[in-house]
Amino acid sequence: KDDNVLHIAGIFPIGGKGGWQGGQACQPAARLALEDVNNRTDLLPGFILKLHWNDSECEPGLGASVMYNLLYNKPQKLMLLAGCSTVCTTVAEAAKMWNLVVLCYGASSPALSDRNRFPTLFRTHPSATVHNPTRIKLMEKFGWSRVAILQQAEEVFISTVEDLEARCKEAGIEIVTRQSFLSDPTDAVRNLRRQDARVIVGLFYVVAARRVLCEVYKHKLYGKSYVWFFIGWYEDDWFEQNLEKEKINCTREQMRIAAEGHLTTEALMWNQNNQRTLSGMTSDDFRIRLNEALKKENYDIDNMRYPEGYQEAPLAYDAVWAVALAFNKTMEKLDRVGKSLKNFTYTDKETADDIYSAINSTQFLGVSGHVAFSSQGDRIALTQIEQMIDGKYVLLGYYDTQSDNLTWNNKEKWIGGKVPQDRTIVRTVL
Ligand SMILES: CC1(C)CO[C@@H](CC(=O)O)CN1
Repeated sequence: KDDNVLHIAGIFPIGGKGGWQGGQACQPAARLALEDVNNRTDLLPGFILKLHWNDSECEPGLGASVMYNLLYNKPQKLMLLAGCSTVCTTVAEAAKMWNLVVLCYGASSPALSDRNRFPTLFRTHPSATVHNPTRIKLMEKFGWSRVAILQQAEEVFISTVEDLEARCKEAGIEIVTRQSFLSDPTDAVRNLRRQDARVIVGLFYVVAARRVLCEVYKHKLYGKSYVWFFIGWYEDDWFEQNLEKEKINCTREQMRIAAEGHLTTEALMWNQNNQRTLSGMTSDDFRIRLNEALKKENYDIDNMRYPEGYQEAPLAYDAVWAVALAFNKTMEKLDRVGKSLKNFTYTDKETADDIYSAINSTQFLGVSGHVAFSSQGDRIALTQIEQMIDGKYVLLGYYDTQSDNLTWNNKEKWIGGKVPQDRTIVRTVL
């Protein structure tokens, strides 16, 4: 019987080549969450949540046609889950025409923080700008007020740098140069040396990062007088991978030398303490259940053969919980006026507003940490800071932007035995 089912639509990037195929782990994670919320008698009593989904291959065009088919085929859907920045941009821009809330579990583009373009968008995946307050905090901690920026010319990094520049200005940190490149960083890296850049924030995808690192080695922009900020969500041994395949003309040893000492920032996606979350699981419990689910999909987890999106899986799991909690709140409200979500149609703006305000005020401890949304629908998240020490990433601490609280382990190690300077110190002996 269908009259006790609440239907939601999901778009997951699974196949294809370009972008991020994170649906491979995020769809199984969403399925686990559906199982869990439907087993809760205190959530949506008398109803079950059902997910109808398809693969976008992280292609906005395919994502749009998948959305169209999900919305125009019965049964009526109540909201949309989506991944990939490009697909979320397309889907969230259109969803307002159907009065649908869109919850993105895998979209980092800062452009999505825009209530004018995306009035019904929420994200459990933080914007890439979440790194910036952490970068500023570290610059202030180590006394760096003269920095450089090296970025790949991709939309996500362009808008992240704009946010970083604004925050540097606010903090009185001078940006001596901002170099960007499409795919070959040679000239950009050379220009960094010309400008005597010492503290450099690098924003690029991992393939470009390897090319940058080899150029850094060749131009000697590494060692005790330099500090690099890299993105923290590359694989742990990213600087040693695919060197032949990508024609990187540096040896592993040279890459290790150039990489030694760099700092990384990344959004925290797995809750760190061993607290029980709303689901009753700790994030370690969730990891065990996710691994079991992925083994059933023939991923060789025991040999560390993880699907793409494993890191973001808690974001998809928590997105379904956020929907269930918001629907639960909405159902109670509608019940008081004799209405139900079952009667929702794409022209029912009133109920859509109820769902919107319910999700807007939803907060809970999820497996990805505290889940809460800003007024732009952005995920509020902690960031994690690491440093490459002797070829391995060492956890240096966490930063909570909301409370401006830096938890620091005092594990940092500088090649010259002291904090590198942000400029050449000219000492005049009088
Ligand atoms: C941290 C990362 C890899 C950033 O890109 C996200 C995908 C996207 O923004 O399209 C997924 N998570």
